[in-house]
Amino acid sequence: MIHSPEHIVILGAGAVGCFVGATWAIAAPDWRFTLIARPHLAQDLAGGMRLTDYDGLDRKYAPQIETTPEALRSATLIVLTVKGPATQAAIAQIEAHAPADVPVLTLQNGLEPARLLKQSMPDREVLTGTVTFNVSRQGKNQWHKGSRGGVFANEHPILRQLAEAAEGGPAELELVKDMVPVQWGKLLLNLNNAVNALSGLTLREQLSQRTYRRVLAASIGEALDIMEYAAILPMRVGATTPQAAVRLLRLPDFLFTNIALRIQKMDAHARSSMADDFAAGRLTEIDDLNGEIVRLAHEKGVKAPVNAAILKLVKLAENGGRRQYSGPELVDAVKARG
Ligand SMILES: NC(=O)C1=CN([C@@H]2O[C@H](COP(=O)(O)OP(=O)(O)OC[C@H]3O[C@@H](n4cnc5c(N)ncnc54)[C@H](OP(=O)(O)O)[C@@H]3O)[C@@H](O)[C@H]2O)C=CC1
Ligand SMILES: CC(C)(CO)C(=O)C(=O)O
Repeated sequence: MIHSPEHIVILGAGAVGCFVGATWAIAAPDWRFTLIARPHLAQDLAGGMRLTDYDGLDRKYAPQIETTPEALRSATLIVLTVKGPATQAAIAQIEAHAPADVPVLTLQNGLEPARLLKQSMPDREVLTGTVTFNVSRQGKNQWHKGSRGGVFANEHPILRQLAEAAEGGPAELELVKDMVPVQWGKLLLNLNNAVNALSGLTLREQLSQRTYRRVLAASIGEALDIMEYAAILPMRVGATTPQAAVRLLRLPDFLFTNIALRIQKMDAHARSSMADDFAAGRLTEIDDLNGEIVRLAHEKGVKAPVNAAILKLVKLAENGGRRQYSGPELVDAVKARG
């Protein structure tokens, strides 16, 4: 049940901003939702957007779109959905335009964007959230939820109302007191972003090949060992615990594809958000994902050779180096740099 009239401003209309923002707007029709988008995207959305998912969702929605940060002035909650490297610029816009008592909810991957927001805006309430499903843009104005999952976020009165309104929908919101274990759990899922990007394949094609899964299992296994050493307890955010995921990833192809990929409802077209960055020639979020594990290892005086090697390969790819590896080639490249 929606009580107070709120104005939710989504800063960064892309895959997550458009899908989550529009689904929440449909669930809370008495509230105002504004998407702040790049001008080219605003043009593409002039005729409205289409939201679809693996379960037959097919909805049209006409969003309110702005291309300047002015809308932040009347926001009662800002939802930040830009990629990691765009965070600093978004903070400058928030500080310049939004009243100091307006909270910001970040739905960005990794732990670093939330840290940066808190450090840069110490007097503003910063809420943390994460989206556990994949969203891809299909065509000019269609956003597609391509895997099972929902949204986790910190407890907050506005989000409590939104959670009730969004219940049962495609971007269901689960509120938790402490987001830190959820963020670490989500980070483990995101260790596949780099493997997927370096494969040049869809998530389904990449995860169907055991050699890529061997690299991923090694990356998650190493991260789990380092987290344990650092007394960090990641929360389960996917279909299984991270420890069980490592065992599942090592299964033969026919077992893995028939069990894990089916449970996850992995769409045939879905790619990781890092693969989207490769495709667009943008910097990736690698420093906030595998880089977080390498930093943690360094802080604790231990090594993270697998994640350090993956980090190097993605950095090379960002700088014009090789971007596509077959499974066996990726295994060798990681071993050679580990
Ligand atoms: N895609 C997915 O499936 C998932 C993504 N995530 C995470 O969610 C976050 C967002 O990812 P995603 O939606 O894929 O990213 P996208 O690149 O699709 O969307 C971000 C959009 O915000 C725009 N943007 C950046 N800065 C501004 C600004 N100051 N004002 C207006 N627009 C701006 C970008 O434009 P430009 O490119 O020109 O900078 C881009 O269009 C990331 O942290 C990602 O890791 C989490 C779960 C799933
Ligand atoms: C949902 C998931 C793990 C995979 O799509 C993701 O967060 C991403 O692509 O960034």
